[in-house]
Amino acid sequence: MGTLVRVEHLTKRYASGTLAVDNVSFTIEEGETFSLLGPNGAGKTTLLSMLSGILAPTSGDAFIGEYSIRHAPLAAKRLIGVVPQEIALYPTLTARQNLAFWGGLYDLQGTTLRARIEEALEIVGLREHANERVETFSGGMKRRLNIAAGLLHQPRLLLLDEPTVGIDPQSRRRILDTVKRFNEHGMTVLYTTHYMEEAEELSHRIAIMDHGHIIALGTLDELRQLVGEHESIRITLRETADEEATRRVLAEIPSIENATLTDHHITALVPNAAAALPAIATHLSQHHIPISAIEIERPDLEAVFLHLTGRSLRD
Ligand SMILES: Nc1ncnc2c1ncn2[C@@H]1O[C@H](COP(=O)(O)OP(=O)(O)OP(=O)(O)O)[C@@H](O)[C@H]1O
Repeated sequence: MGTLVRVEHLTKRYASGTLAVDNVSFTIEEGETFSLLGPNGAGKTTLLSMLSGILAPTSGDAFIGEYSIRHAPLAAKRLIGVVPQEIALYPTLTARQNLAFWGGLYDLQGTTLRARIEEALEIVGLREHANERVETFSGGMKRRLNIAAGLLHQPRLLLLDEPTVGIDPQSRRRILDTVKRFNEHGMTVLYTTHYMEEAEELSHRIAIMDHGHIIALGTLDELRQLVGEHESIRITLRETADEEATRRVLAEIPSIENATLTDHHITALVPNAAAALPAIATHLSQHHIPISAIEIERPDLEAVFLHLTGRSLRD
């Protein structure tokens, strides 16, 4: 065991002038599942694209094993499997034929290729659909096949870019379980997501990204500690609640230091939840804002992001 990925001052400025990744440094240990968590536009895809050799960095460097992505890009790439956001499959070919095509690109042939295809299909749970054409697959099945393609050459590092966006809950569950199992096979995973629940469930460590920067990095417990002595109150509003009016009312409640409202859920950070709760409930009810549930929670990553930025991950 040792360090597999070293990212050093990696920076990308697009020709448009956008500084998408700004002087980012971190390491990933062999066998670790490391998540990059951040809202849309934080720079996650840009960072992954540099690591996988699709985009050239503006400055800085990264090392996969001993290989620099700038100076030994081919050697670095051989250690990486990439599962991009965009599905890259031939719809008229079967699952097995698609994998044979991808395996060919990695110079796999014959019995080795056949064995790797079966193994990859097994890992993502698609063996019984191996001979079906991809055009008949659901979005989730296509995504799983894409993951299988990234596994064929047995990479040491798997890069997964928001692999559960826009797919059904069953496939999502399956993908999360698959990623968890990768560790048992000694695979190192870099996983990007804007879903805090996924980062919490999968990761050994999490880097929170915002506006091209890593604003916090650590285990879930270490990140929770950043919220300090604050407690997190989660209030679920009824569907009929007016969100604009709720925002105005929240801003008037003195005990709330920070609050976000998304999809009828309020997350509020307060110094003492038990003391603050009655006043918050009274205030909302006086302004006719209907509540369906209130819970006091341990700070989650949403609360950490709120504490650090004053915004919601999903804003
Ligand atoms: N090809 C490009 N040219 C110019 N700007 C770009 C390009 N690709 C991305 N950007 C900008 O760079 C920033 C980071 O985008 P990026 O896609 O890396 O973020 P992200 O965290 O992956 O978000 P998403 O979840 O939406 O993919 C955004 O401001 C985006 O608009």
